[in-house]
Amino acid sequence: MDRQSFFSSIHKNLIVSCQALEHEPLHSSYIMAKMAKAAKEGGAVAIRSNSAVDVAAIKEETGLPVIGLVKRDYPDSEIFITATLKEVKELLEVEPAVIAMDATIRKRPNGETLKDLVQFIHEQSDTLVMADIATIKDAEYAIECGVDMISTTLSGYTADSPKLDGPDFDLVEQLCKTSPIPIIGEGRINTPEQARKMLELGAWSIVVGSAISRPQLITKSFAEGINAK
Ligand SMILES: CC(=O)N[C@H](C=O)[C@@H](O)[C@H](O)[C@H](O)COP(=O)(O)O
Repeated sequence: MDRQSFFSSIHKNLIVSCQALEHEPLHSSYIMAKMAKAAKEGGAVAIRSNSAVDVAAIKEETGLPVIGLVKRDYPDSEIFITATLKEVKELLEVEPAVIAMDATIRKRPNGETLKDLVQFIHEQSDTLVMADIATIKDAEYAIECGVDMISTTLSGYTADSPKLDGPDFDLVEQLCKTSPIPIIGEGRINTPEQARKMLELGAWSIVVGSAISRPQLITKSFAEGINAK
């Protein structure tokens, strides 16, 4: 899928994140592919997913564009979403439409740099780069490094971003006023109303994850909700 088709297909539409890590009950490429199929039936136009095997399974099952990432911990860095060239190469093998990667200003493992990784992806493939950021400063840095779109994935998960219960609407609003590239609203979007507000603030598209694809968290919200005063 070329750049223009991808951006027009996701414009003001819903992307669903279908991820289950090893410690989660639904960890399985088969299950994530079925989850993605369900998301497609419900109206998702693209899927965000973790690991090359899940990306391949979801592409095969749904035919939708997939935003792939690899979560892996490194001892010398806080960065864990597509941190190094190793994860980039794993993903390129399965040809995702987009690779999502941590694009915060934090130090990467092995002294690698965002700019080099973005350049490698663009030189080797037609795959686009989604920059997962937490602050305006991160977004400015990511744009300098040549990324194709910005997502607010990491707001609330880094030392220098606010810890909010809900989505970071202010960050999206500010980014949309100045960014030359599309802004994707992502992180703790838990209701259709919050999703619509993101789009009204100028987000090009939105990613919803846990509220759709993590049933253990959905169940918890009900279990806790019925006992709340
Ligand atoms: C911080 C981090 O690791 N976020 C991950 C990024 O890929 C996913 O676990 C989230 O589910 C995704 O960002 C969607 O967000 P939410 O599940 O809140 O709708």
